[in-house]
Amino acid sequence: MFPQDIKSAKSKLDEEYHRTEPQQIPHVRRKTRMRSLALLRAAMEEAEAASGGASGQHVDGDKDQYAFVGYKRHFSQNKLPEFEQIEILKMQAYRLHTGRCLVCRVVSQPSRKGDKITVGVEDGPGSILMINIRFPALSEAPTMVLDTIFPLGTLLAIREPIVELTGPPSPNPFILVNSLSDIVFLEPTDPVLLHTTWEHPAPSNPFAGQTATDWQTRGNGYFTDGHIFASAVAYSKGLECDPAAYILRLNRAAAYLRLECFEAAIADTAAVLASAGVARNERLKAHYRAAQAQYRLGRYYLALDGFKQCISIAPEFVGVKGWVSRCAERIQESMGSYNWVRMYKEALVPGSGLVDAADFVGPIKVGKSSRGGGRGIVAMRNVKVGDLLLVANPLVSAFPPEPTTKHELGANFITGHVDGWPRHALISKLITKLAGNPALYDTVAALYAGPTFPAPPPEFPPATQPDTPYLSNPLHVKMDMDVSLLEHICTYNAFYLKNVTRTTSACRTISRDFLKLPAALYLLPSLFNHSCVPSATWHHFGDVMVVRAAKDVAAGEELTLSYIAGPGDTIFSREAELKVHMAECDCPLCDADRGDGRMQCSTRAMSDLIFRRTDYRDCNTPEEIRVKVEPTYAASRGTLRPTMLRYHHYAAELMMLEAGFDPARWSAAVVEVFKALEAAGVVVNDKTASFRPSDLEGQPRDAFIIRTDSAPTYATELCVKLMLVLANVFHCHRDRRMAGRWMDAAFWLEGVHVGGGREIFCLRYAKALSMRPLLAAYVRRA
Ligand SMILES: C[S@@+](CC[C@H](N)C(=O)[O-])C[C@H]1O[C@@H](n2cnc3c(N)ncnc32)[C@H](O)[C@@H]1O
Repeated sequence: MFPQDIKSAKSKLDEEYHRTEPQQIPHVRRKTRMRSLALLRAAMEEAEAASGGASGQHVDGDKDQYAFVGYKRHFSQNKLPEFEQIEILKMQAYRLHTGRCLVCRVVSQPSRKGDKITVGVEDGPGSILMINIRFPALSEAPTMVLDTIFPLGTLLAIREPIVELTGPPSPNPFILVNSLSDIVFLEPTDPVLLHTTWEHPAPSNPFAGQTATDWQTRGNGYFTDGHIFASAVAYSKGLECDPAAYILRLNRAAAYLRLECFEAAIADTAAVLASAGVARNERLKAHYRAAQAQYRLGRYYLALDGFKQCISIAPEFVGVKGWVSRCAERIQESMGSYNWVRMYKEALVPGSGLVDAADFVGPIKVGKSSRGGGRGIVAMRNVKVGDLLLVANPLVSAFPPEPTTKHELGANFITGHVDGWPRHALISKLITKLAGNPALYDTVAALYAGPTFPAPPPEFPPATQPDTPYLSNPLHVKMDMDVSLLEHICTYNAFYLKNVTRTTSACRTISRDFLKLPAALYLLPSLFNHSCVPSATWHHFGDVMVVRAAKDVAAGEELTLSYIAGPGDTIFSREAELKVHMAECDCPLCDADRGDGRMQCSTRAMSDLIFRRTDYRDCNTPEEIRVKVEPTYAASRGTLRPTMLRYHHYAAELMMLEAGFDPARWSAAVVEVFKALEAAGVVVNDKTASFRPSDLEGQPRDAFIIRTDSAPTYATELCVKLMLVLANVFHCHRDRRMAGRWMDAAFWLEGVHVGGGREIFCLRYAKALSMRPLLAAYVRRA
């Protein structure tokens, strides 16, 4: 899908929603509607059978599937008893039925396409309509699960519905329920139903007459098969039959733990512990589940108490000991002391991406800013370059799926671009997370959502309500959920993940495949404003984000991060990525580029493109590139000249290839590397390029060879590797003093960005260091 396709899809939607004349919904016979609903169901059953399992995907041909992101849709904020009921035939297409609700019941077996569940419903007079419900928690649910959640006869109320029409030739009406809070699952005794009379007899509900024990068995089956949401629904239905059945509550706590509804899990375990006659084993399980939930909420002292309680009940329970030491580690971490090597190794586990680490907030706080949203992050005290500022677990994260699996992409109306699967998946994950953790909603809703939403409150996080709700039944969403707001929040705040276990260094290919980059949404990190030459820098261990200062910052000064995920060599590439955030970036780098002029920048961008697209040996000579690119930078601007970094790096590589045993040619190559480093923003204090055999042992430590009150933030991994190259070249010329100094510089720069000391350095640059085993000696010294 191209940007122009996204634009035209948006204008089509605008046209439909904003047409002024009322549009009658076409009348279709009950039988015909039932037939088309049955066909949808049959298609899903067929796909399920073809995939050989209960969890078969409902695949629609080979085309990529797109969902529209960022179209402002209504969500209801009024209370159900205040609504007037409306019948299907009295509704009009593309009209918001304010203050009305459709009371209906399910008359067809549900089907699913991605996360959209389709059910047929009838109203009192017997008219039938299709309802499409966006239900991310069921995005992989098989028919069996859908039948449990939407059995025939399920009573529903749709708050303030809008009827849409499918495309020609035969436009069929349907209601799209975008926000889960717009659909209310009704009990037969609900007062809303008092005035509803049904023209047709109720379809027979396959679960009528089920007991709490039946639901427990069903729930356990779903749990074992990995249908955790359905198991929580089954346990809840069992509890409706017998509210005193505490085993159901205990099992539901296990399901809530897996669904990451931690407050709900704690509430269920508390209710179990308050019940009479709970056996020892069940009490143990309740404490264990509650402690795990507290742990996942980052309340490590409470978790520790809970695990100790487990030990006092059952000293023989060995599994719990590991949790006690994990709590102790997390408590240590929440004071800023981390075992980075452990985290690095956990991040290496293929496919998991999960790293266990506590959150840590260093010397930073939310302050006022003139940027969009009005807030930013400021230093609370003087901060030194490399200081640890923040470690944050995500609210939600998404890693690229297996290449063979097909997934929905997002046609994003806000950016005008396609969101890759991980970025798009964040929205669904966020909806599910908030439905399960209603107390989080107001905090997330206080993130910046772009200029079309009201400005967020100045304080973050906002003060919590004294009676913050928690989930009791997974089908009863506790707050009015503005899905459009959440889509905007994800678009404006999600980060691409910078995986610490990978380094990017080739000067010709510092680029990334945006569609496949993993993504995550965080709370406090979302408050950082952008600069292309930021004062803070970040990395990810799995999805745990670690932010460090990239320069010395005075108390009260704003700290910024760079939002750029790509190389961002010229104002053009940066503008393309930043367009959604700001009309014009006012950082010194963009100012300098603007000062040079658009023509000069486009010459740079073109040379860069040709350089990166051409095969190494056929490439223009370094001299040709230099002649074109160098004059595009005004002599008066600073040394940071990203495109020149590529040129000097390329030139240095060629010179080294041809240097042979000639020290003069090696010296010339070293000068070229210095220039590359300077072009990346490194200030080199000592540009000695000649070689003097020297020893490291017994030498006093030299002054730092680069400036260390501020670290470059452009192509830093390449800079570290260039410093390693210098160390290697000096080492090979037996100038161990200079080799050691460049090794120190590489180690310092890496420490500023990633931290973690010598071990992480050796792990990240293992390949570069293994080719130069002697250099390991310098690392040890550092
Ligand atoms: C992730 S939010 C940053 C926090 C935000 N200022 C707040 O109050 O929540 C990103 C938004 O901040 C604003 N912003 C960040 N950096 C900016 C900059 N350098 N120039 C202009 N606006 C900026 C833009 O509106 C952007 O979409």
